[in-house]
Amino acid sequence: MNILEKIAAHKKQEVAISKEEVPVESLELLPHYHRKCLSLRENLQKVQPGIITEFKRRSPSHPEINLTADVEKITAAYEAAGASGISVLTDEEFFGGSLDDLALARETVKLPLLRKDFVVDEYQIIEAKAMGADVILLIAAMLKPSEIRQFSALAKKLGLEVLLEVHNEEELKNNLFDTVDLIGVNNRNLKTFEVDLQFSKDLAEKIPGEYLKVSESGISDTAAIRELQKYGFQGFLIGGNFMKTEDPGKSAAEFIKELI
Ligand SMILES: O=P(O)(O)OC[C@@H](O)[C@@H](O)c1c[nH]c2ccccc12
Repeated sequence: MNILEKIAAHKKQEVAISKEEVPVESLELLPHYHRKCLSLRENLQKVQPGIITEFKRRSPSHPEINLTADVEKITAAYEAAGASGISVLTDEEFFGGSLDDLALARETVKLPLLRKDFVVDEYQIIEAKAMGADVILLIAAMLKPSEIRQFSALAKKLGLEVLLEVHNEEELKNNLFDTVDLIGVNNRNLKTFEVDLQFSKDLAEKIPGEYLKVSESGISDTAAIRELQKYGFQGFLIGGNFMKTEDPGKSAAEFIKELI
């Protein structure tokens, strides 16, 4: 089993337990479930380049990024730094995140929030809305096109935006549904952890113009952004480069100041 298969198997077990503990009917009673979502897409179009800062404590490839990071402090600083949106890891087992982190981020900032997790079931999309997210991630490497179609349609129905994550041309071509808003090219191969910005450059011209292009992972300097902008990327998802420093908010502020 590769890491993605391991994560998917674990996620299915987790979701089965969550459904028992907090049924959909209970999620639908939570106040955020009825809130109007913010648009990450619009925010990324307003400020160029648009930076999506990520709150991430650890990952399978980097087990100790920032284990004691405080979500309120860092998301508040990300907002002040001029981020266009914030990605919050909610996977506990492999990334050390939680839904509580997402809920706390929601109480702290007014920016669009991406629930960063591994969606394998419609339940998680309803949960994302109920916990205050504005955007969900769908990872083409772990879902069938029929699932991407179904999950993205549900997200739209709930008013959420959909960021489709692809890593190669086949994943892209099979999933160009009109219920997808943003397409993210992950520069990290989630099966091997290899990172190369060339993945973004190679796929850029194959992404139809109606989708906002996001480049994800492995971005560590502003020169990379300048380069990727030439290929039409408008959004840049950056986690480790900020989170690994002592003051992620300050690092993000300096980075964004250099760009705008
Ligand atoms: O920390 P980085 O290299 O800047 O990467 C951020 C983000 O792109 C990465 O965390 C990510 C991209 N796609 C994912 C899917 C699941 C979990 C995490 C991710």
